[in-house]
Amino acid sequence: MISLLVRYLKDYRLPMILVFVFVLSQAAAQLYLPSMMGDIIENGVAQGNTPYILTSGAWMLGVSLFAAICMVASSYYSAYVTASFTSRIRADVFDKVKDFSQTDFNQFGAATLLTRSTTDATQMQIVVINGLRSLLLVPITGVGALIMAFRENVMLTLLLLVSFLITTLIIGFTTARSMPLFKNMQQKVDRLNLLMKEKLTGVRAIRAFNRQDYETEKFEEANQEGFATALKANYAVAFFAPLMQLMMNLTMVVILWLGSQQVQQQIVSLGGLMVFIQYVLMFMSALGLVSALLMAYPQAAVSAARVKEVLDMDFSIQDPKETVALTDITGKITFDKVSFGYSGAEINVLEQLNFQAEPGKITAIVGATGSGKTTLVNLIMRLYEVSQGAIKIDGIDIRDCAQQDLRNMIAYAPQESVLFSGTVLDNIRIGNQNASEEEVQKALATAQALDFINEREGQLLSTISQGGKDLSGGQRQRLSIARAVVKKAPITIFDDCFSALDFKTDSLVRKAIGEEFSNQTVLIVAQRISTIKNADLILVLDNGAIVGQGRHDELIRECAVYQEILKSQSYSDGKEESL
Ligand SMILES: Nc1ncnc2c1ncn2[C@@H]1O[C@H](COP(=O)(O)OP(=O)(O)OP(=O)(O)O)[C@@H](O)[C@H]1O
Repeated sequence: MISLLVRYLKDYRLPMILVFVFVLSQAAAQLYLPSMMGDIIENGVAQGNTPYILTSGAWMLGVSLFAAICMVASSYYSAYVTASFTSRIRADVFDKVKDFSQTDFNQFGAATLLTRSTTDATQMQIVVINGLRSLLLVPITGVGALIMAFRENVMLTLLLLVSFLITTLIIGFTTARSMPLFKNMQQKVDRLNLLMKEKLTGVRAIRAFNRQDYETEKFEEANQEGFATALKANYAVAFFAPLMQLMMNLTMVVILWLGSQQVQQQIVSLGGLMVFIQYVLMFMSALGLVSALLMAYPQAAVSAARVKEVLDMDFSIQDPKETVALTDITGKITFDKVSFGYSGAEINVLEQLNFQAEPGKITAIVGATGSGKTTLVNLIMRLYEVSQGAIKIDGIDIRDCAQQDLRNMIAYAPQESVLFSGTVLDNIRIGNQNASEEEVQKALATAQALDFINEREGQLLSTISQGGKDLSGGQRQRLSIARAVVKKAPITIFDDCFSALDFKTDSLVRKAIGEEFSNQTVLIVAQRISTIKNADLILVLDNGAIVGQGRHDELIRECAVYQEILKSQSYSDGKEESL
C-alpha cells in the first residue's frame, strides 16, 4: 500500500505541503491551549482576577478559532488530494486494462476488474483521507502532548506510556489477524459482482426458463457468504475503538486517583494536574485517530495489493523495442505453420495452419462450432500470441510491428455486436473518427442499415440505448458491419456477423461488400455456406486444422467435411442465391 501511495501522492506536492502547514499550525495551536488554561487557573481563577480571566480567555478563544480554521483548511486540501488520487487510480486501472491482451483479460475477468477499480479504490480513499491528516497530526500532537505531559508530571506520563504500549501490542496483533479476512472478503465481493453481472445480462434467459427462484437462491447464498465473511472481518477490528476507549478511561481513572494524591501531598498544584490531564486527553484523542485509521487499514491494504496487481501486471503481448512501420500495406495475410493453444489448455486449438488471404479477394472461413474460426481471426489482430509459426501482413511478421499500427490496418465486425450508449453516428464513427456524415451514410447503406436508421427519429443522431437494447439482433449486426466498413482498412474481418440477417439481407450485404472492397483483403467467418459460397478462397476448418481450401465448386468435389456441412444445412446449391 505504501509504495502505491508514494507512487501517486508525489504528484500532489503543493496541496500536500498546504495540508502539512495547516496541520502543523493546528497542532501548535492545540498544544498551546492547555498551558493557556493552566495559566488562567493559576493566575486568574486562583487569584480571583476577573479581568485577567477575561483577557486570557479571549486569547484562548482566538487560538481555538485559529486551530479550527487550520483544521478546515487541512481537511479541504486532504480531501482534494484524496479525490484526485482515487480518480487517478481508477483512470490508470482503466488505461491498463484497455491495453490488456485477451490472455491478460481472461486471467482476471471482468467482475474482479470492476471491483478493483471501484470498491477497492474507495477502500484506499477512506484510509488516505483519514491518514493524510492523521499521519501528520498524530505524531505532532501525540508526541508534543507527551513531551508537555512529561514536563508536567514524570510519573503519571510513564503510566500513560505503559497503557499505550499494551494497546499498541493488541492492535498490532489484531491487524495482522484481520488482513487475510479482508482479502477473503474482497474475493467474495468479486464473486457477487460476477453473479450480479451474469444475472443482469442474462435476465431474459432466466425469465424464459423460469429460473428466477433458483438464481435468487444462488445469489442469496453468495450474498450470505459475503455477509458472513464481512461480519467476521469487521468483527476482528470492531473492538479496536471500544478497547481504546476502555484503555483510555482506565488510564484516566488511575491518573486521577494518583494525581489527586499528588495534589493532596502538594507534589503538584491543582492547576498543574488539570494542565497534565489536558495533555493526556490530547494524546488520547491522537490515539483515537490512529485507531480509526487502523480499523480501516487492513481492508485498504488488501485493496491496494489488488489494485497494484493490475497496475503492475506485465503485458503478455508487448511491442518489440524496434518496430517495423506498416506503410503502403496492401493487406496480404500469410499464415505460416501457425499453431495456437489457450494458456492452461493441454491441446492446441489451431494446428499448423498455412494459407494466404489476398488483397482484392474474399477469403472465407467455415467450420463447425468450436472448430477455431474466431480464434484464428483473433490471432490476426494479435489479441492472442501464436504458439508456433508466424502470421505475416505483406510479409511482415505481426510480432515485429506496433500493436496499434497493426490494428489500424484492420477493421473488425465481431461475432457479438457491441454497441455503446450514444448516437448512431457516434457508434459508426468508432470505426473512423474522421468519417464524414456522407461516408457514414454510405457505410450504413452497404450494411443495409440505412432504411431502418432513417425511420428512427433523429436518424443518424438518434440515440442508441445501452448496448443497443432498442434494436433487433439483425439491426445491431448491421450497425456493427457498418462500423467496420466505414474504417476502409486494408484488411476487414467479418466474424460470423451475418448470422442474424435474413437470407435476402445477407445476400445484399455481401453484394455491397464485394463491390466496395475491390482492393482490400476481406475475411468472412460464417456458419452458413450460402454466406460464403462466392468467396475467392474458402478455408474449411475442422478441429483446428484446415481440411480443405479452394473455391466452392472445388470443395464440393474434394472436401468431405465441406460436403457434410453443406448436407447438414440442406443447401441446394445456388438456388436461393442471387449473388
Ligand atoms: N478464452 C478461451 N480459453 C480457453 N479456450 C477457449 C477460449 N476461447 C475459445 N476456446 C476454445 O477454443 C475452441 C475454438 O473456439 P472458437 O471460438 O475459436 O471457435 P469457433 O469456430 O469460432 O466457434 P463458433 O462458430 O461457435 O463461434 C473451442 O473449443 C473453445 O472452447
